[in-house]
Amino acid sequence: MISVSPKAILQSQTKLDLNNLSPDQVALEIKNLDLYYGEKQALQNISMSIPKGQVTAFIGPSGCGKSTLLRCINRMNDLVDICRIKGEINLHGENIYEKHVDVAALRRKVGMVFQRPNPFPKSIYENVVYGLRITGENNRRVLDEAVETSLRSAALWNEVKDRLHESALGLSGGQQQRLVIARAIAIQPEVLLLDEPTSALDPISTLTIEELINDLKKQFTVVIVTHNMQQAARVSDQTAFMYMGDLIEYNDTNTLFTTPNQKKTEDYITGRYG
Ligand SMILES: Nc1ncnc2c1ncn2[C@@H]1O[C@H](COP(=O)(O)OP(=O)(O)OP(=O)(O)O)[C@@H](O)[C@H]1O
Repeated sequence: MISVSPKAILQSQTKLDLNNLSPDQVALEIKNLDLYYGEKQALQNISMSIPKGQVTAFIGPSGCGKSTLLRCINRMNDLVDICRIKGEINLHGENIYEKHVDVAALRRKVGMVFQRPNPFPKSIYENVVYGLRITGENNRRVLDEAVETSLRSAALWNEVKDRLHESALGLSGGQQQRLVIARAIAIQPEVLLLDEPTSALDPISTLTIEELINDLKKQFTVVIVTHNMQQAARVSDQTAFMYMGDLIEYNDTNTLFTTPNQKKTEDYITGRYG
């Protein structure tokens, strides 16, 4: 099994019966989801419930479909012409793939942070309020408050409070990634999607972001794709192991890493492939 000491598994991890969540415990319900890029099927019949206010990790070898599945949750795959999707993803019981759904509104509810920090070439302040300004908010007091609250939630306030009007591009990579998280949470999404958020960062910045993820779940439902199994074990409450477009096993993180049900999961977490 993966060598993660129980101490490394954060105290706040909770164990839910993922097959029997009550409706008010569910943030997202993925049902029989198939995805094709042209002729190639990249996701096969994925069904899973993602609990509210928890961290759910997607792991698996390169090309297994983790990022594809993550991108389905805020319809980022709509931007890929050859992509076709069947099945449902329900957010509060409403299928986000229904024709009438306003995708811009969906993306305000389901924010996303990518692998490489991508602050805009603007001040720290303007980066944080970007989404609010788009929705027409220009009241200085509201914006100031959002900047402070979001930067505090992203564990960046103390480092930048004296230089809010300086360029975001002057921040370190780890600070930029926390700024991007602050920008994503300033518009108060319900779900935060993190696509390998630490893969471009040094170990100290990685640790800071991992601690931050543990705090963020007090306010948001977090779904994270990571290549790093130790990271999944440290930050997530439940983990989904994917292999070649299939969801092989989905369980509370501790169980998945210590007593997996499936041989493929065991082979992966013991480093036999991937
Ligand atoms: N835009 C695209 N067009 C065509 N095929 C794609 C596209 N994006 C992903 N794929 C294919 O879909 C499959 C799943 O890719 P995806 O990026 O979701 O995997 P992943 O598990 O996130 O991989 P990695 O860990 O390497 O990022 C792969 O075979 C990939 O080549």
